Amino acid sequence: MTKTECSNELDLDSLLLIAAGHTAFQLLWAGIELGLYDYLSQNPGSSFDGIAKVLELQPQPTRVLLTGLTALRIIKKQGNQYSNSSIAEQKLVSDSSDSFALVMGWQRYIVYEGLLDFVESLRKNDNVGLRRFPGQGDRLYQRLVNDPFKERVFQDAMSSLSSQANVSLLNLVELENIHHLVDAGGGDGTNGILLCKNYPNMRVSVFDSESVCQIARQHIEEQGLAARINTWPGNFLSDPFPTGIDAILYSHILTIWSPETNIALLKRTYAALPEGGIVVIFNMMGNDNDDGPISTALGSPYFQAIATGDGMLYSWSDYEAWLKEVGFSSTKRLEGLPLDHGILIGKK
Ligand SMILES: Nc1ncnc2c1ncn2[C@@H]1O[C@H](CSCC[C@H]([NH3+])C(=O)O)[C@@H](O)[C@H]1O
Repeated sequence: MTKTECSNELDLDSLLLIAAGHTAFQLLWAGIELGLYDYLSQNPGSSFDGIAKVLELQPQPTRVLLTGLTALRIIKKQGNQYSNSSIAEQKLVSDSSDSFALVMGWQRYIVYEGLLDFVESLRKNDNVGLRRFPGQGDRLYQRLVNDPFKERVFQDAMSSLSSQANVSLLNLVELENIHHLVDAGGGDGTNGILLCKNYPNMRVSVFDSESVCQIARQHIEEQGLAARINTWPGNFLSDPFPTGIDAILYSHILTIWSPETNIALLKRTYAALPEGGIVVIFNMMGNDNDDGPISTALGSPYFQAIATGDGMLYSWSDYEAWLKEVGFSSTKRLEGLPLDHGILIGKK
């Protein structure tokens, strides 16, 4: 065994942390929901009694919470004073610019419960965890329509995830001369709004379900961009794309479906674009040799067990192979974006 392989060996503490990952997550989440990190951000060095009072918890539950979070190193205890760790300050305080708090809401209200059915989902090759979301349809997105709270949690999380990496969409020469871009599965309009603000010649159509388009329209109007961004309610797997377009963006979309569905969708994409038109794929990218990164490896079970039962966080080379198969003449990778994101551009 080489030295590098040795240092990659899992140690007992890491194994224990994984084994009690559900408990570690609930401790982390409790700190968000109870407002602990926000409070410690404003009041570093708080006392035990002060925290218990603000969180409205009895002493023993306060002790369980603070001991757990201290042992996890999410907060720090110095003498009898508690403060956020620097990573908690950056990622768990709700108004920090790159806070994970909203993404953790998605973990709490959507992923956590559905993953109880993970093993059965693997065995059946299906999203068995969807049974925990009432309603019709075999995809999570259809069921969220029945639950405005969870639909909002989901959209807020996606918007927050996009916002942490989408600045990289702002320096693409390929987008400079685009006149009409379709943001397929554009969600609440976060990416469309950012793109329009940055590329003055661009118009955007947000192509999503009617209920999500309603959320997008509200954001677009708030930003005063209704003249340049419209919504195109429908199903991009079967309904036509708008005409006169020259780019289609898939942001956090091609992870949802099976390779077969993605290839069929990319064929429709190719047909909808003019010669010279581009497709832009933006999401977390798995390593080509299926050994990580940890973010994609931990993201895939959600697609298998909950969202659709046939998606995952694919590798760069998967997307490249599909683009080639459907006829895109060239592809370009932009690697190294925040949160293991990448951008892949295919040109017709
Ligand atoms: N078949 C479909 N047709 C239209 N929209 C869809 C379809 N399947 C999933 N979606 C939408 O795809 C989005 C996935 S979440 C990604 C949102 C956004 N692009 C972002 O990156 O922040 C959700 O808003 C779903 O409603």
